Amino acid sequence: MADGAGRLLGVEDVGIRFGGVVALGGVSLDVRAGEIHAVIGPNGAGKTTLINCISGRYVPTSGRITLAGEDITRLPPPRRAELGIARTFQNIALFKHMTVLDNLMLGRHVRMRSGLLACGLFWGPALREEIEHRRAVEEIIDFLEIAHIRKKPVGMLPYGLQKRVELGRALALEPRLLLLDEPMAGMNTEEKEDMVRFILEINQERGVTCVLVEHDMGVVMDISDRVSVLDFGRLIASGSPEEVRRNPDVIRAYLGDESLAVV
Ligand SMILES: Nc1ncnc2c1ncn2[C@@H]1O[C@H](COP(=O)(O)OP(=O)(O)OP(=O)(O)O)[C@@H](O)[C@H]1O
Repeated sequence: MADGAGRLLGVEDVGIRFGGVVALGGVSLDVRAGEIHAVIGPNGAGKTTLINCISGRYVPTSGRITLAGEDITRLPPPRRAELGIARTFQNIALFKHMTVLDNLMLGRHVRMRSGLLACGLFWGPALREEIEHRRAVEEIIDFLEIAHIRKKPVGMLPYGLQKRVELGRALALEPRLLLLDEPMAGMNTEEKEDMVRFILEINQERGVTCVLVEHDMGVVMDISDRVSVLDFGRLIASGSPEEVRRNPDVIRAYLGDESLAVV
């Protein structure tokens, strides 16, 4: 669902500072329902801070954030998760000693009526609910092609697979808005190709709107519907990948940065 203008997420003049550092200085952008919207920019531009403001980890000092027209600026992260906002982290955030399956079940807790404890104890209606949630999680495991590692502790898995499990944990929430913070970071070419395929399927077949923060410009230009560019906490460009690639301000911001040269 979106607001009247087809907008799922609205970021309106959002600002946040840390001491003397202006991490975001009045950023506005729209994410339309159904799109993959990339947020790019040089290191320290404010991309992760923006994701943190959308997910509720940070509350901006000024401005407003809306989801399908509803003001969520001051809602705590669990409430935003209930509304369908899920995220992955730049540095993987999973319970490393727990299995893949259990991490995904935890990712589902906001969808559980009986609560994790009751589900685990198999009490009456909670049993039915437990079965339903397990089925949903198993479907995600199959989709992400991680059935062979479902009983493995996450900490034992190679980095690329841990990133995939983290994506699974976010999917378990059944999001309508998925915030992906550098999902390709540290991956080899084959792992990146898999991740791209999964993101495209999540977007196109599951209808999940995605905000993608990513340094791999080849991937960004290939899969994004629209791109917003941050530099020193300010939005300097927004448009189709082609428009952004040719924008003089973007070229200037990336001057000397190899990442845009590959595009
Ligand atoms: N919790 C915090 N405390 C203090 N400063 C912070 C905090 N979070 C972010 N910053 C600062 O805000 C600015 C933007 O950081 P942010 O991590 O959002 O950039 P980024 O675009 O995601 O960078 P990168 O591409 O390197 O991950 C930086 O100067 C950073 O040091």
